[in-house]
Amino acid sequence: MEDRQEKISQVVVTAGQMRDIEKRIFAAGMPVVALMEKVAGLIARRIPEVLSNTSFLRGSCIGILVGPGHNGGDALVVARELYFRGHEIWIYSPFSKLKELTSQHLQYAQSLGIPIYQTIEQLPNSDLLIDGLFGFGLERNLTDPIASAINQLNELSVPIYSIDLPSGLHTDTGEVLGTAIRATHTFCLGLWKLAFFQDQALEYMGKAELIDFDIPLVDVEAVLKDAPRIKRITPATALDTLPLPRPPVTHKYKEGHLLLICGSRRYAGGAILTGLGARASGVGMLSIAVPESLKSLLVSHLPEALIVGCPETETGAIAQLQLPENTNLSSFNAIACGPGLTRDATPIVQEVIKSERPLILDADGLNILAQMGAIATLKKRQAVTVLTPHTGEFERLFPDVTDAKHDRVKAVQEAAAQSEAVVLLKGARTAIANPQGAVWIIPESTPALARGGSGDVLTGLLGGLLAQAATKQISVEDIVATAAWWHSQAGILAAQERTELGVDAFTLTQYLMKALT
Ligand SMILES: NC(=O)C1=CN([C@@H]2O[C@H](COP(=O)(O)OP(=O)(O)OC[C@H]3O[C@@H](n4cnc5c(N)ncnc54)[C@H](O)[C@@H]3O)[C@@H](O)[C@H]2O)[C@@H](O)CC1
Ligand SMILES: Nc1ncnc2c1ncn2[C@@H]1O[C@H](COP(=O)(O)OP(=O)(O)O)[C@@H](O)[C@H]1O
Ligand SMILES: [K+]
Repeated sequence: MEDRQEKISQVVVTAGQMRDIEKRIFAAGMPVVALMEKVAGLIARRIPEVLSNTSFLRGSCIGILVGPGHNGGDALVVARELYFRGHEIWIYSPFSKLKELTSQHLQYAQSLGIPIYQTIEQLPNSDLLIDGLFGFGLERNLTDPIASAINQLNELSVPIYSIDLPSGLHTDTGEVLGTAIRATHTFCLGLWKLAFFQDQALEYMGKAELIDFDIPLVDVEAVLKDAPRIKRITPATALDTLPLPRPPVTHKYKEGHLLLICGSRRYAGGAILTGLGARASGVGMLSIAVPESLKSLLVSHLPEALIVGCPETETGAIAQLQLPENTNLSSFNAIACGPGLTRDATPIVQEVIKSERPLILDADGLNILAQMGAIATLKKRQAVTVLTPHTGEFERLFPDVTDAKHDRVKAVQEAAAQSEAVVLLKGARTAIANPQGAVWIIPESTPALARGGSGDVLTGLLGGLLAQAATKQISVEDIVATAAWWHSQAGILAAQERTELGVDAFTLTQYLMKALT
């Protein structure tokens, strides 16, 4: 049973897929009315539990917002249940035409004497609103009068709990279709929908939780079988991917050798942070190529690393990679290149792109790649490339793919397909795609990470894990997703202990280990 729950919690679906899954359940004989009763029953039982964390009193007044479809039907069943538990209830039902089941539930609520209002001006005060206006059936932009009603409801300082997703959001892109409910809490029904992981939707979601209503896994599998998977990373999947436990008999080169290429006179700190991120990965051997003038600084921060001082340009960038004797780029299990390089290190980036080793490009590595023409350049690579852009870098790299502000998941899928690289698009909800269209999503993080240097830590951590994955049977995509998950978890833990203001990039490196133990 736990296995089923874990599998369900990893699934992310589009509205179309959810509809197909429901269709199979109904076709198999589950009555629609019974499913609605079950789903709404679960929500009605969950509401008091969520409320018990607040100063909500029994008998308080709850307003129910009812739309024309089955989202409205769910809300009406919730209304009925809460009414019988002694809450004062009123219903806002502004649509004249309702789906049949929804209409029947409305009729019964009316027969119980629950007041029903058609216009926003009539609504009494309430302590809580339940939003059942639209679920995944919303297909067009909202217009007046419902759009302005939603705007007015958002202005009341009353908590709003949304059923399935905040009404007005596009289920797949998370776009606001005209306007949308700003929920304090959202009960996502059955399976996680894509909108929950699109940055633009987050401020509307509030706290999100999944209401599992026992969708059979076979129906999920049947619908998703040929589609590229969108996988939500859970602690179980991430921990399972880490190179733990180590084999008792091993040596440092079997545990991965990472080459970091980073830093310049101007950006020395980035090199240190990248090195500290790599240290936390547990990588067997760490070499760091920096401009000669940074060598002693790096040695003092990372005594265990082999610091390779390189000849530098007049501006203090690496001019030439000068690896130790008997060493070349093929000596490493992975290379991570970019933080703090400046654009003056262009020849270095050109050189590492030619190597046949797994390569991570970040920061200036990405800016230089963009100048070279990302897609054409990457197509020539033999080994795997991992790109770790934030939205700005992403737009420079891939000017012709879907706008990342419109649909981050689609954008990252297109970028990976066109460049044949694994692309990690950073943000509040980091998304990773491979060239085959599969996507990995990091479901939680913290805005505490929105600080200079946190990305450098990720590059080092990811580099160290990728070098280890290369020596073991761990897939590149899984290790990239695991690195991003770990980075977010460290941020979350640090923010819990130190507030969201307390997570500078150096502190973040100190929390990486703590996040696992
Ligand atoms: N059938 C069931 O028992 C179940 C119901 N669920 C609920 O059903 C929802 C999906 O139900 P529906 O497919 O009926 O869809 P919704 O209730 O999400 O809304 C669709 C209705 O809104 C109308 N509509 C769409 N865009 C509009 C716009 N811009 N302005 C005005 N009207 C618009 C449509 O014509 C349709 O009547 C889910 O989100 C969930 O809440 C499921 O999650 C669980 C099972
Ligand atoms: N609002 C946010 N919520 C969660 N994580 C965030 C947020 N903003 C940024 N991050 C994370 O912080 C890191 C910032 O990386 P980046 O933009 O490359 O910064 P830098 O180059 O300064 O190190 C990324 O891992 C990103 O996902
Ligand atoms: K809703």
